[in-house]
Amino acid sequence: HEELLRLKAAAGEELAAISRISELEPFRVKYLGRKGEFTLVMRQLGQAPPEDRPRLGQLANEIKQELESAFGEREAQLSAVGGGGAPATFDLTLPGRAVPFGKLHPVTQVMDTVCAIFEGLGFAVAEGPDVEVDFYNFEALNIPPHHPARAMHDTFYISDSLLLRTHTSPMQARIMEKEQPPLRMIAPGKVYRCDSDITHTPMFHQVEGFLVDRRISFADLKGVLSVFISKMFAENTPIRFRPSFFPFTEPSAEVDIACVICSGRGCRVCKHTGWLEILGAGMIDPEVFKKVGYDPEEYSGFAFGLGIERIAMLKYGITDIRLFYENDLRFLSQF
Ligand SMILES: CNC(=O)COc1cccc(Nc2cc(Cl)ccn2)c1
Repeated sequence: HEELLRLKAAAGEELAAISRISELEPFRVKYLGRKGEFTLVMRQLGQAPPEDRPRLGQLANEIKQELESAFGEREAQLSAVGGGGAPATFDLTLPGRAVPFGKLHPVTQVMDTVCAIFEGLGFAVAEGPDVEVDFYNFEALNIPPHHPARAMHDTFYISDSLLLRTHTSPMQARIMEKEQPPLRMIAPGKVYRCDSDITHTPMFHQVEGFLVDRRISFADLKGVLSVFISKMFAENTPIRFRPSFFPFTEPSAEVDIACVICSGRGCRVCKHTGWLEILGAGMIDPEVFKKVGYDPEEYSGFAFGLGIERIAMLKYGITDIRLFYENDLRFLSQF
């Protein structure tokens, strides 16, 4: 008698726990099938005392019929809601689960912003090959043959004369070779250096620009770059032009902005100088003009270059450049 009641309870519990159509059949086989639990119990009835057999047999049949009808109900319920296993009380009015939108990579967002600002100032965008010949990457930019920048510790060489470009300037030399001034161009793109640490990755992004016309002066350089900075960072961010050197510009300058974190008071990010270097620029060296066939007496111009990851790191307070390239959605989904 106890055996039958235990079987009824166990079967009842298991049936109630069934939530998918696929679980019905195994249950039926286990309890109601030819070799099921009920069949086993019915066989054992033969060992019960004869006077008990009719009562026990009747009880067993009652329980089996109850279970079969409960099983039939469950089957009807599950197939009614498409067998997806959702409970009969499935609530169709619940809102759906929003599929998150994809986002542009933070580097792409900053690159697009920088390009949009210069396009707004009349600059055209020129794209060029990542694999360059050393002439355009170095000679055309007045970088002499034994200049340290050419060394293997900085440059990825593919062959003696083929390399991965270390800046996007080659594109600008290619443009000047083909076109006549006036020119206002920016060259965005990937650049490559043999560097790898918390602030350097072997591949990173730069935007370089140049403006060539008659009677261009350092004042034009300062005017265009200060407008860029006021649009890229806060409107009235303090800016300063510091004397510097590049082989392809004379005079050269590095442009700093007051630290975006401490507004110039001095902190870890700006190494307690209060200033952050944003870009480098200068008046295009006459030697560069000569190599592209421009007359330095007739034309003058300025050029500049900036690192996209560097600007993104300053803008968003990112301390490790490698975060941009680990594809961790916990990082990328914040932009
Ligand atoms: C991340 N880049 C920096 O800090 C500095 O980049 C600079 C600075 C000054 C000029 C240029 N580009 C340039 C291009 C031509 Cl075709 C001629 C002359 N100059 C890039």
